[in-house]
Amino acid sequence: MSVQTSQQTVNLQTEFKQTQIQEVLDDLDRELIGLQTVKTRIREIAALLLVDRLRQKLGLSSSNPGLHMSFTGSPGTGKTTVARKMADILYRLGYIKKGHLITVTRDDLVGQYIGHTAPKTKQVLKNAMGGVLFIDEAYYLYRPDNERDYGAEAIEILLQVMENQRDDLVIIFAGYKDKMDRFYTSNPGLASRVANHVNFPDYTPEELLMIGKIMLQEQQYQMTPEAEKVFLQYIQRRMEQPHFANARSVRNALDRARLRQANRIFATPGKKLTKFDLVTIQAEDILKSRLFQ
Ligand SMILES: Nc1ncnc2c1ncn2[C@@H]1O[C@H](COP(=O)(O)OP(=O)(O)OP(=O)(O)O)[C@@H](O)[C@H]1O
Repeated sequence: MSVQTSQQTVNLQTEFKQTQIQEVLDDLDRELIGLQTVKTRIREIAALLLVDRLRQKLGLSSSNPGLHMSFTGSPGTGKTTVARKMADILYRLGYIKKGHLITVTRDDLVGQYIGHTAPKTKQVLKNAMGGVLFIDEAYYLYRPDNERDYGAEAIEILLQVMENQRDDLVIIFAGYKDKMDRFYTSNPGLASRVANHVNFPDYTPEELLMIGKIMLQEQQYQMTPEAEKVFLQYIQRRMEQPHFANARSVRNALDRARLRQANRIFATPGKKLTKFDLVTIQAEDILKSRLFQ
């Protein structure tokens, strides 16, 4: 069938609506602060996959777009959250049958003794079938300093599954950008099967404050304007500390602030409490953090 002579048409808009991809993309836009470049990349990947589906419907050759992906960025930059949305998109487009996400690290795939790795990796792959397997800090699978490392065995098995287009499984490799780049350089076979690269930038302190405010809103809490100012300072100080994990550190800090708020309320038993008292985080709840001592 030649494209020019074909009378058959597909309506892109109708098809797009039917897959309800827009819903997922809108959720992504609404729920996640910042991440403009990530959102654009996800939209582009979704468009490519949709067009491929339409080509197949019209009997055109499918370019068999590679589905496996790489999500790079620091901890807590939203990689897992976006991966979950990606799983949903792949499911709605019919690339995977179940659409669930399984998150693993090296320890879930690699055994400590000879003969343990293959069954472990295969079990994980079995659980992930029909969905997305998210391998966090994927570079730890490869330990060039250790010749007898079983990680290589896990990589071999993953490669076999990735090569087999019929397998109903998409793998996302995730981790710090520089370490992932080195991992791909050392594993060219694997790198050539990862078609889509998405980089997650670190958040600015202002974005992290916004993320924090949304997290509190979801839990029916709020900060006073003074508390917001202090929390921004907290974020700036926390960013300089070891093990800073972007939005995850914000979530943890707010958990502790809520704890201090509860203690503060508890410490004044005689006082009549209003709704405002119960939902409000005051500056002092944040200033009690060790970062201000
Ligand atoms: N842009 C954002 N807006 C709102 N919440 C966010 C945003 N990014 C991350 N979060 C929240 O921060 C937390 C950590 O995000 P997530 O687990 O997706 O990060 P990650 O990059 O996968 O981190 P890790 O690889 O360390 O697990 C989640 O609770 C998520 O909802």
